[in-house]
Amino acid sequence: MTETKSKRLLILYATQTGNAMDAAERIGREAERGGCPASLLSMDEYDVSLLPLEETVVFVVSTTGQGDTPDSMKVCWRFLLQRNLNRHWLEGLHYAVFGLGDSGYQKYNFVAKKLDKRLSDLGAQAIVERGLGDDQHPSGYEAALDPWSSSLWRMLNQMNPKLFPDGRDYVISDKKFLDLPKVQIRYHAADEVNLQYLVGSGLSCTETEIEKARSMSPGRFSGRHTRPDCFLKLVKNHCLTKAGCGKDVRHLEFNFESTAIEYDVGDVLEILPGQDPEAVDAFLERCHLDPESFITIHPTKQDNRIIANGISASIVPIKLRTFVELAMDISSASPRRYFFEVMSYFATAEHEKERLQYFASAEGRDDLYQYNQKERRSVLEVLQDFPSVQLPLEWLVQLVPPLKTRAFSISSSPSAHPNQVHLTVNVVSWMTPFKRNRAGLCSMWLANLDQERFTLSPTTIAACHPHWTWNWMCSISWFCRGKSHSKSVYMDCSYHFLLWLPK
Ligand SMILES: Cc1cc2nc3c(=O)[nH]c(=O)nc-3n(C[C@H](O)[C@H](O)[C@H](O)COP(=O)(O)O)c2cc1C
Repeated sequence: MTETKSKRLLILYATQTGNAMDAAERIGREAERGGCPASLLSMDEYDVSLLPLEETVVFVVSTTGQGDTPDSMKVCWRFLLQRNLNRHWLEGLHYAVFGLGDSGYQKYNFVAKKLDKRLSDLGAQAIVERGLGDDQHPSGYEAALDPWSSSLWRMLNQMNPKLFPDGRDYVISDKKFLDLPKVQIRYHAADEVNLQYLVGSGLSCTETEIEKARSMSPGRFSGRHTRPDCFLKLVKNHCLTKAGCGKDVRHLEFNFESTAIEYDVGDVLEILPGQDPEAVDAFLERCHLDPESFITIHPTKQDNRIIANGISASIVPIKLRTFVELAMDISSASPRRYFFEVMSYFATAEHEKERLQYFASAEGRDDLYQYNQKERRSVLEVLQDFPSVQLPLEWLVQLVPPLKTRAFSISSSPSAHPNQVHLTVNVVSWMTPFKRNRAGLCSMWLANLDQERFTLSPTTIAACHPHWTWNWMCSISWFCRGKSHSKSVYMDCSYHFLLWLPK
């Protein structure tokens, strides 16, 4: 078996909200910068029965629920737990595990711990002691990732100096080189774009736009289901709390706008929030992007060692503004550390470059965490703080966090309210350490929806089609058939999308 082993570094990650993917990508970049052949895959993209053929595997896994594996790890984990795998099955495999968790939870980093143990029980040999990232640390999981990744590279280099780079810190700012972006953008002339697309209307067109934007995005979307199945319209938005009580809880009722879907008690509704059109305009202006241009997004062919995750081969152009609205979270999520690293390369003002390089360095990590994550600074705010930086669209598409859906428990019964679904939503708002008011993107957006304006019948919607644009706020959502397995909710693939049309 040894002679057929793969001479590469395989990096497998399992994430629920994106952190583990970010950490895994960092290890992938470090490999790439050091000239080490590496493959980066989500666990559900890898056939785990092939593990004995690998020589070196790094696992980056988070813990979710109450000590549960992320959805993308479930199949792989079930396989690894099989009784017929004996303690020699992974002999010859070198592995390392980095876990992401939160020590505020009882089952702290449970998944990384049990994976580490199981791999060792199956005969694999640990390269370094497992690393455990903790959300409770003042600078988040990166505090543990920095030293862990240095010792990983040191040990790998000792094992095989020809294959693995040494433990140097491969940061762009030190190296004066920039990685190649994982995606390339093609611009399309309006007359090249299908006429049907330009005059398309109604829900099916909306559906197509959502699917296009979300399948073209390099960011991972939950379950990788991108096409909505069903649409809904808000009919009631009622505040359940007294003014001035310090809480804002809403009762929201939606009608099914297209095919009604079935749901059960325990199901959740996932909603894709609309973004503030003014923020979208500000972002497009700040980045000097033409909102009316048509684009397609493609993986770069530079190198297939590090795979551009999740990008579909879609070749149907999409309006740039639509893509930003539906796939790029510019106004709520904080950018990752790598965003600052890449920005430092493009900064033309010396003081901005210095500050960005500091943020991207190991010494600046804690300050970056305070400035960025703790303050929940959005991409737009960060870009506004560094006006000399002009990031090319390729980098923006790759680095701006994807616009994610938010899950809400359904508070209605389908037998009492056929054709409807209700939510009870706590509107999230808080003050940052620097006394900036922040609000949850989706709950605030839902709270601000006004049912008085939503009286369109489907025919009026159809009649609107020449003016159909993403000025209509929209939400896509789907139900995950929630099956209670002990304390966790297992989500299977029966998704139903819904759209709300405000005017
Ligand atoms: C709903 C939820 C449940 C979580 N449960 C646990 C847990 O049981 N144990 C733990 O150590 N961390 C837990 N965490 C913390 C996450 O593991 C941590 O935020 C991690 O960085 C997420 O990584 P990911 O984005 O790759 O999923 C939980 C986080 C959330 C949002």
